[in-house]
Amino acid sequence: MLSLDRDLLSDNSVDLSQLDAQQTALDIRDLSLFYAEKKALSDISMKIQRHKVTALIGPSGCGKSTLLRCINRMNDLIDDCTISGDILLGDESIFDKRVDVATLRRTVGMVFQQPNPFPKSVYENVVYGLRLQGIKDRRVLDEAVEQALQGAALWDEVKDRLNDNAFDLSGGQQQRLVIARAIAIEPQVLLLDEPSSALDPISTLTIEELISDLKQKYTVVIVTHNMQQAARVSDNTAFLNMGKLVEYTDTNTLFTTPSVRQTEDYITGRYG
Ligand SMILES: Nc1ncnc2c1ncn2[C@@H]1O[C@H](COP(=O)(O)OP(=O)(O)OP(=O)(O)O)[C@@H](O)[C@H]1O
Repeated sequence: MLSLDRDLLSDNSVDLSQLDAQQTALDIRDLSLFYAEKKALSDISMKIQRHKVTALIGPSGCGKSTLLRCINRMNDLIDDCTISGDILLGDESIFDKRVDVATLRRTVGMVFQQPNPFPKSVYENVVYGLRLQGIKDRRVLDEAVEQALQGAALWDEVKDRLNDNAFDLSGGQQQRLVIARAIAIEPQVLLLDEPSSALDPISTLTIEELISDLKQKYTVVIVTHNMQQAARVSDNTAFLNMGKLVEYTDTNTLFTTPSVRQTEDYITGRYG
C-alpha cells in the first residue's frame, strides 16, 4: 500500500453517485472524446462534489488533462476533437449552444502547470479580468486585489510590491498570483492542471495548503501525478486508465481500500 500519513486523509465518506443537486457542482455524463480517430476518453460519468477538492490521477496519457480541459471547453480549440455526452454545471449543459464560452471560462477558471502571469504588474495581473468586465472604480479594484491576493495566500508577501512586474516574483509566488487572477473574478470552479509540478518543495507545500483553503469558496478539480499530493489535498479521487474511469470514490477509501485491482496496482506502484 502507498505509504501515507493516514491522519492527513480526510474523512469524506459519501456515495458520490448519490450526490443531490445541492451537493453537485458538475455532473459529467457519458463523456467520450476523440482526437481524430483516437479515443482519449470513454464514457466517463462522475459527479464532482461542490466545495470539495477532487483529484484526477492515473498513468501518463490516461486522459486526466483531457478530462480537465473538457470542463471549461478548452478542447474546443483543438481541431478534429469530437465530444459526446454531457457536462452539467448546475443544471445547465456547458455544451449548450446558448453558452458563451468566455463566460463559462470565467465561471470555471483554470491554472496550468507552468505559472503564466502576464508581463504586467502584480496589481494589473489580478485586476485583468475585472478590467475586461469594464470595472474602473479604483476602490473596487483595490479591494478586489487585496481580497484575491489574501485568498491566494500571497498578500503579505506582495502588498508592498503591487507595482513590480509579475516576472520579478518567484515561481511559487507567480503560481499563487495566477490563482489570485483566477479567483478575482469569483469563479465557481477552479481547475488545476498539475499546479505545483514546476515548483520547489516549499512552494509546493504552500500551494497544497492554499488548495485546502480554496475549497471553502470554490469547487476544485486537480490533476496531479503525485499520489501523495492527491492524498494530502483531495477529498475525492478519480483513478483513470486508458481513457476510462476505473474507480472514483472518497480519497481515504481509494488509497486505503480500493475496490478495483487496477487501482490497487497503480497506487502500490506496480505500474504507471
Ligand atoms: N491535442 C491532442 N491531439 C491529439 N492527441 C492528444 C492531444 N492531447 C492529448 N492527446 C492524447 O490523448 C491521450 C490523453 O492525453 P492527456 O494529456 O489527457 O493525458 P494525461 O493523463 O493528462 O497525461 P500526462 O499525465 O502525461 O499529462 C494521450 O494519448 C495523448 O497523446
